[in-house]
Amino acid sequence: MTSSAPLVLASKSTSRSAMLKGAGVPFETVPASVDERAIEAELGQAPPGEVALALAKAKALAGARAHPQRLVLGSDSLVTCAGRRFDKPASREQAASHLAWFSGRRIELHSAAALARDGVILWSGGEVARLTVRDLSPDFIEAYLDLEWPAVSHCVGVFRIEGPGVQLFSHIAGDHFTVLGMPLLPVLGALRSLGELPG
Ligand SMILES: Nc1nc2c(ncn2[C@H]2C[C@H](O)[C@@H](COP(=O)(O)OP(=O)(O)OP(=O)(O)O)O2)c(=O)[nH]1
Repeated sequence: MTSSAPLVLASKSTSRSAMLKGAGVPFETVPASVDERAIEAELGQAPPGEVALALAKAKALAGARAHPQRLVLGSDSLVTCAGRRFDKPASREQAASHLAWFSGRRIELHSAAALARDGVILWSGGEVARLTVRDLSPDFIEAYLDLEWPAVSHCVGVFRIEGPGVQLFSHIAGDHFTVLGMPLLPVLGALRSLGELPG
């Protein structure tokens, strides 16, 4: 028995709304405002998967507070590479420095999600994808950003895998949706188990 009101997606991410739309999940988008940097600071050196999960839960709970009795989905993605953690780039220069750091290394993209209703986390989960970055010359990075800035200012990892971002990699291990920014398959499984989607 599904609830009458559709799922609330507490995210401004066009990638996440596109995933749910493509999957045929009825939802409405109401971005949640949480202080991600403050939560990250509180968590200090916690493992990256735990940080992404905590942020996803915080977004879901914030959305649930604003929408009583509604099922709310929050999600978060972050990148780690060679011991450093990366959020979305704040400038083209920062994007170039992220890419220079990623060059010739493997990045881990942690994507997490959580479902909440009336202050209770009903489900949460996360996945990691591992992407091997080619050696990127400074000229390539500038030409790539000529193409993809500012579009990739919304993307952790400074790439859209469905676009020219795929040129950055020599190998990708992990689920496509995890790379796009949300572990969609476990989210769909949770929605089914909560009776929000037909089994
Ligand atoms: N289109 C696209 N977006 C990507 C890709 N990889 C990562 N992203 C996006 C998904 C998320 O929007 C963003 C990760 O940043 P956050 O988890 O902080 O989410 P964002 O601030 O976008 O929205 P939210 O906090 O949920 O309101 O990166 C990709 O390959 N393609």
